[in-house]
Amino acid sequence: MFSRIPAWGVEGVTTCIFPKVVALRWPSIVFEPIGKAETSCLRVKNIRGKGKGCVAARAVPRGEPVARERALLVMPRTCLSPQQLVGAATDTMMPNQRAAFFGLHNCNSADPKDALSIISTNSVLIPGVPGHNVLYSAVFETFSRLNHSCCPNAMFRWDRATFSGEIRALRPISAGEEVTISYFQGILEPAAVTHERQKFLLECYNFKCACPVCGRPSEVCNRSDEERPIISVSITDIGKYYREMAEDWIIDEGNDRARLPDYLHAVEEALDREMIFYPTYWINLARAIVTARCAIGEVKAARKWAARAAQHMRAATGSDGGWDAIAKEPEKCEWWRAWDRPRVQGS
Ligand SMILES: C[S@@+](CC[C@H](N)C(=O)[O-])C[C@H]1O[C@@H](n2cnc3c(N)ncnc32)[C@H](O)[C@@H]1O
Repeated sequence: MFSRIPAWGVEGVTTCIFPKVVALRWPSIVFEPIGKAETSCLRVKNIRGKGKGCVAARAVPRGEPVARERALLVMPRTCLSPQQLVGAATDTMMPNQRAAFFGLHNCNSADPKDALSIISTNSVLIPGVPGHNVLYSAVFETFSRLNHSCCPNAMFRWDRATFSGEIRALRPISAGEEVTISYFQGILEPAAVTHERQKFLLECYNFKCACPVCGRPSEVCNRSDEERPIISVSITDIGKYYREMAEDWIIDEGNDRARLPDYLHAVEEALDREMIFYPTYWINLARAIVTARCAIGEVKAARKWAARAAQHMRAATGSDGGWDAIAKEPEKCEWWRAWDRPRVQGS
């Protein structure tokens, strides 16, 4: 049931709990090195009102890695007899890793040896391991010191190729700035309203959030709570129906050129106002803006937004998703000058 994999030596090892059938396959799996020294710029320090936290040692542009790290422990999110399994797994850890694990914050229990409670306070979700596609939890020495914000400047992603975690910037981060992530990870949506966010954080992490979104005056929070559900629906629709939106806008003679770009700009302002940096939302928006700007032949704006889409894509997935090529030559996009086409054909 336990494996310490692989023997990375200087890069650290991860104690894993997974079924025997998975463990047997693992010696044949090769993981890439993580190059930790190159990229890690997180420094753990005390943060007022939050216990420990992490700050960036240097500036990091949007989409770029802030740090990579091997987990101390990786285990299925649900399993039978977790207490025994975790107890035995922590016994097999190397002494420095065991000390790091038991030194982590515990928001649910006063017992410093309560490993399950340490895991529930400090784990992030990862999407399974090779050969076992169920949700797993991972606990880290440094990443588990990252505090929450409802408008986080960074995001956790699991990198299957290196079997390690990665933190990427969701917006430009300055040197010395606290690096924050969202604890909602698939449980609450990024545009969740104030009472939902606060209830979750209090129940699961035992703190009252005072981040820049939650800490606004109550009348601003009330307005925000009315706006957030609308933003959520708009941005999901834009992601799903941007083609239909663009086609209707082009075909309908009653529309003017600015109609779709203006609507998308209003959604952009709403996301900025609400400080929602969630990359999927921005990828949806950027894709629609590139489509609209290409349709009216605005090369500069199309380039800018394709480059922006590439940054958000990198934050979410680690690669540009083909957006860098579009940023270079938006004229090759299928929508290029589509606005003029029906009129030329019809004349
Ligand atoms: C995963 S740990 C983060 C690191 C922790 N601050 C430490 O000292 O190790 C989660 C705990 O950090 C604290 N925390 C996280 N985000 C916070 C925030 N925005 N404000 C206050 N406390 C926060 C809460 O006590 C929470 O239970």
